[in-house]
Amino acid sequence: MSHGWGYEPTNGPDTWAADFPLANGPRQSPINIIPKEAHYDPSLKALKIRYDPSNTKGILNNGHSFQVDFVDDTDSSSQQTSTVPHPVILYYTTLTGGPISGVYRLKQFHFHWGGSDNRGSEHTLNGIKFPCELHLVHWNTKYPSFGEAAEKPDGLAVVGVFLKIGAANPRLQKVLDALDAIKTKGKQTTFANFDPKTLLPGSLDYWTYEGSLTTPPLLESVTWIVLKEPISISPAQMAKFRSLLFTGDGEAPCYMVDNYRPPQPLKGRLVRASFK
Ligand SMILES: CCCCCOc1ccc(S(N)(=O)=O)cc1
Ligand SMILES: [Zn+2]
Repeated sequence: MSHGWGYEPTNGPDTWAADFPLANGPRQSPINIIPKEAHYDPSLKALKIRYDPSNTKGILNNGHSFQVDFVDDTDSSSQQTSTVPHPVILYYTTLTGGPISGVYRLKQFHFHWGGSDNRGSEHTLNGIKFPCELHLVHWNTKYPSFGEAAEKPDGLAVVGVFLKIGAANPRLQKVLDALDAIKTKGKQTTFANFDPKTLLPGSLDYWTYEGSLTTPPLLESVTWIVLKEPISISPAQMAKFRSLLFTGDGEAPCYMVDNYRPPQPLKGRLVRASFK
């Protein structure tokens, strides 16, 4: 049985360099963000996030996290279910402004979380871990696809949002209600008309730096945009995330928890702030 990468002692972040040498590269993610050492950059633009909920495709347990996928391709096969041509989607869910130039298209969002409330986020703030972190993954439409963009230094932009324990977050409810249907690795179900913009905090102030995917293949193609303001999640809602399984049907069950990579060396990189 393949011993692929994961988050257990035998296949976790400290073992990834063996199969993915980029793990020790010059621009790895996540990092510890020290606000006092970030440089305010007045030239940074406001983030413009425009989601068209009709693009939501489905929700999947990929064995490492769960992700909500969005339609991000225009090839006819994805829109024509029969000989009758479907209208090509007129617009996508896009990210513009901020530290990026051009138009980046949303592909999926997913989360990372801990086995208890004192850990779970990938980025940390002054060494503090949050219980959970949301990632909205976008790719630069100057490239033909996500896969191509993922190989380019300016190919991807991921918006990171911290989640902190507090009142139940009604905006997470639709996602949480779908988790029963994707308990085990490989399960997916339909998920429609979800506007991930509703998951964002009131302020879009952010820190930004050049980094990488935080899971194999750890490609160094991500412009990270980490929002300063967290959103809330309740202990009961966190427990729902922790009821998912890393393992597939018929395998000895292993709860999906602690699916986060710890902070990596900054190696001289600059972290810029969009706010004073
Ligand atoms: C070329 C195939 C890549 C498949 C994996 O895609 C990823 C992996 C990690 C992230 S994350 N945690 O850094 O947001 C986003 C997307
Ligand atoms: Zn992630």
